[in-house]
Amino acid sequence: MPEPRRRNRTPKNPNPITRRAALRKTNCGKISKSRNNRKKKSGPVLETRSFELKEHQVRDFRAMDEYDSGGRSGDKGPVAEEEISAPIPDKVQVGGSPLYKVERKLGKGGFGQVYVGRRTAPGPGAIEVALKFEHRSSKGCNYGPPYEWQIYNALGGSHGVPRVHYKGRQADYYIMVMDILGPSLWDVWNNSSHTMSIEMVACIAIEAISILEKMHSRGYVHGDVKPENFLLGPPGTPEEKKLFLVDLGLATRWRDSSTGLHVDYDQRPDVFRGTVRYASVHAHLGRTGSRRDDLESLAYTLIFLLRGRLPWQGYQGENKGFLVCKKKMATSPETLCCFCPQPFRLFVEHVVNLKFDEEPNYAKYISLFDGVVGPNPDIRPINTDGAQKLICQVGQKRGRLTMEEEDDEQPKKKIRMGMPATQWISVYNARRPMKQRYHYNVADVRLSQHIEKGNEDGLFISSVASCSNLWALIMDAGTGFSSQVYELSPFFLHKEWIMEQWDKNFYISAIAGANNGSSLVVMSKGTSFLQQSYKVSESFPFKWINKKWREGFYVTAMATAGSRWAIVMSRGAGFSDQVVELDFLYPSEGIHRRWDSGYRITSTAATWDQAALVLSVPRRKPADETQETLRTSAFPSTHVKEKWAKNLYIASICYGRTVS
Ligand SMILES: Nc1ncnc2c1ncn2[C@@H]1O[C@H](COP(=O)(O)OP(=O)(O)OP(=O)(O)O)[C@@H](O)[C@H]1O
Repeated sequence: MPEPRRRNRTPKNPNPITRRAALRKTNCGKISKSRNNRKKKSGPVLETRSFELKEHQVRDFRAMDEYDSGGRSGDKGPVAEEEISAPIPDKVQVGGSPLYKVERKLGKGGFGQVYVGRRTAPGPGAIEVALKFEHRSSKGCNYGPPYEWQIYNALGGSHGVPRVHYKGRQADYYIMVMDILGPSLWDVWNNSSHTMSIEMVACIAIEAISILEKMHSRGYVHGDVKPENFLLGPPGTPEEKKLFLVDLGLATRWRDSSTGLHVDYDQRPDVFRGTVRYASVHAHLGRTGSRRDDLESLAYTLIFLLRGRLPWQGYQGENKGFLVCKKKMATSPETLCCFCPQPFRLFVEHVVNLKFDEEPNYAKYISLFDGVVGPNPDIRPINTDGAQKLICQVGQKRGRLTMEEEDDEQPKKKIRMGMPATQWISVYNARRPMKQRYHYNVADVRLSQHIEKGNEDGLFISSVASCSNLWALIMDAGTGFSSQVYELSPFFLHKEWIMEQWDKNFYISAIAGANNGSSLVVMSKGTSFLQQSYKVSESFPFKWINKKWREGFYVTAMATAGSRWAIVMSRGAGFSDQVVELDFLYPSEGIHRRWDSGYRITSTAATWDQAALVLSVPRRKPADETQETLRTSAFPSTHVKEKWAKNLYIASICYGRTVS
């Protein structure tokens, strides 16, 4: 069966670009410059950035339950979907079109049904067309014309996109009259014993890259590249070897139409649009779609056609998306392409390492397949005219026809190695000189003596973490707390004790969880918090965080125990905005982009699989905005001392998934 996909064509705001554009206009933050971003070979990984202020951001609402110092909030059930039972009409005439008789069904997707339409009377234009019907109350319409229509208006008829001749509403259906095409690549693969020749797939690669280049050059990303959405021309016609890309219902703009600038980066881990099997890792993680995502999905499409299977097929159940994404991250390009010719591996390697706003080198990707396809384009199994044209254009533009000089490029840092690693992630903020102390490898029984000694010296606990069931403890003189209590408990988390302390006006100021399920919770007086809520969850609870943001809470502490997460959110946290970066490796690129937009890291936590960093905009701008992060395999004891010498103090620390 073809892979189903999940999407929402009629979100509250159907055009994500409009929302992003609006957001950009409200952001008053200045963009600060990167001061440092280097990776030492054997030493720690250091990243640093100055920080400036940014305004508030609008978010969606989703409900779940939680423990709250000031009460509970209710759940909202899902909205029931309407049954669609209206019959497809026998005849169609829309938007000034001739009258078409509706004949056999060509296909059906999650949103539309496609039929052959035959012109009933002689006249100009095509005799046979494809009619795409979408019921007015379907998910794609929301009682207005399908979002896809707008995209066909912009892209219809451009290279590799079928032309739309007419469109309009007839009774309960929105109907699009378009070029009729032939079988999809999925049909071809399915009808040829689930195999495809290397030359055929290489030709598909070449032509598909040129189709995506054209679509991207017009400012759009497709958003759902997969074998089912590539169609060949109608059999027996001159176009039967020509490739088309259909289904533009998930297309978005990567380039703002008014400013011409790349759309802003964002990550909303609860938003998934696309098809699980072929989606890019970034799409799984809810990152704003950009050109790299189409190319990553194309890479998976090609490997599927070639090998007949992708390593992440077969997962089922509620956390299928999580497991598939984890497997994608853990599969190196070598493993994915182990039975494929080298050009396919190189293509995968290139595209999975693209940055959010990086311009893909389409011509170079096409040239990778030169050696696999026959030299004579006329006898290739797929028409590669579009790719030939692109190569010529690029060659002329650069005053040369070969791409060889490109090989002089600096080798790119490969981030998707498929090699998991766990490390300490420590975050340092510039502060006025103060006393800070750290303890690590602290066994349960020795915890109290360190804390008592620290308290005697006028220090309170500011951060806690755990590695191999041993605690790390940061104490300092600059917390502003007036008193503090803590509990080491075998539970993650110990609800009754926390509620007791809430009653005494203590608020959670730091938490850590150990792999054995125990937790260390620190609660303090003298915080700015007005109300607090926490949630323990089997997966990162972004939906809950999102809901609490809407209620004025911000994440103020996070921890993990094994694969479980605990998130603490507080009212009165002193932030004006907050975002989350979640990844299966240390989300370096996301953090840099957030730093550039004025956020700084305020909480960290990581499981064996994922690292989460919460970044916030403080209401009061600190005097020195420098923030640095370190990733080290051992506790960063010597590094901390070096930081102190520069008046940089640990603000947050955790141990878990990064990448070596
Ligand atoms: N122009 C066309 N000519 C011939 N067949 C077509 C054409 N457009 C679509 N089809 C067939 O109809 C199927 C459904 O079309 P399409 O993917 O556009 O619908 P959808 O409801 O948007 O699908 P999805 O569930 O993937 O969003 C396609 O997979 C294809 O087999």
